[in-house]
Amino acid sequence: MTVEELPTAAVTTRHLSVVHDRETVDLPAARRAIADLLVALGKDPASEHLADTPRRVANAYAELLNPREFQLTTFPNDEGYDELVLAKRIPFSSLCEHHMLPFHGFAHVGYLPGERILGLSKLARVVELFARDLQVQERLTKQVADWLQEHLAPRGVGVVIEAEHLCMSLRGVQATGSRTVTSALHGLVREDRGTRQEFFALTGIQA
Ligand SMILES: Nc1nc2c(ncn2[C@@H]2O[C@H](COP(=O)(O)OP(=O)(O)OP(=O)(O)O)[C@@H](O)[C@H]2O)c(=O)[nH]1
Ligand SMILES: [Zn+2]
Repeated sequence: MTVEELPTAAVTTRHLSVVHDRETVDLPAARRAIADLLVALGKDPASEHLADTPRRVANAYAELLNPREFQLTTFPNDEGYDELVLAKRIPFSSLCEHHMLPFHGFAHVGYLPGERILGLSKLARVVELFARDLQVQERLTKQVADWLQEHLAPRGVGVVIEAEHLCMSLRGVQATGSRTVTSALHGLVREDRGTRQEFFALTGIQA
């Protein structure tokens, strides 16, 4: 029997294309705006050091605001695995939408499988999908949890994000070292007391 003749039931992966409809960055307009900003800040955009800065900054923002697309690869949960799966300390960085300064830290993303399990790297890719945007931490946390609930239909989802906001540490209140912790839970991770406690225990967060 050739590969082509295999019954389709033997194909155990499912690929869903994750298409992102975010608007693309207008690079020439961004370059002009950065040059104007430099002038407004009293800097000389014609100086040798700053001459190429508008291009670099525009490219940097375009990169920071454009997540990579990926395939959501899931597999059948043939063994009936029914305990939590948790990807801990996924590093991420995002831009706070109030100051356009970075906030960065770690995401802990877990789920309680239903009929399908997810390729592990996809838990980190989902974080990146929503982190590469102008964000607030609460929305980022909820978007990751909602997305997994919608696309994977697990029995539960838990997302915890711990982050340092540079707008809070470098400037303003200058609360250096402070971390903001947010969480979003669905299904049994939210409703079942034992599962919820186990999830937070696995993340290392006291709840
Ligand atoms: N809820 C939430 N607030 C955020 C986030 N990132 C930044 N902020 C806050 O957004 C708020 C904006 O408040 P404003 O008073 O308009 O800005 P500001 O004058 O620069 O405030 P200070 O930072 O207190 O100097 C600040 O309190 C920031 O700490 C986030 O992810 N979530
Ligand atoms: Zn901010």
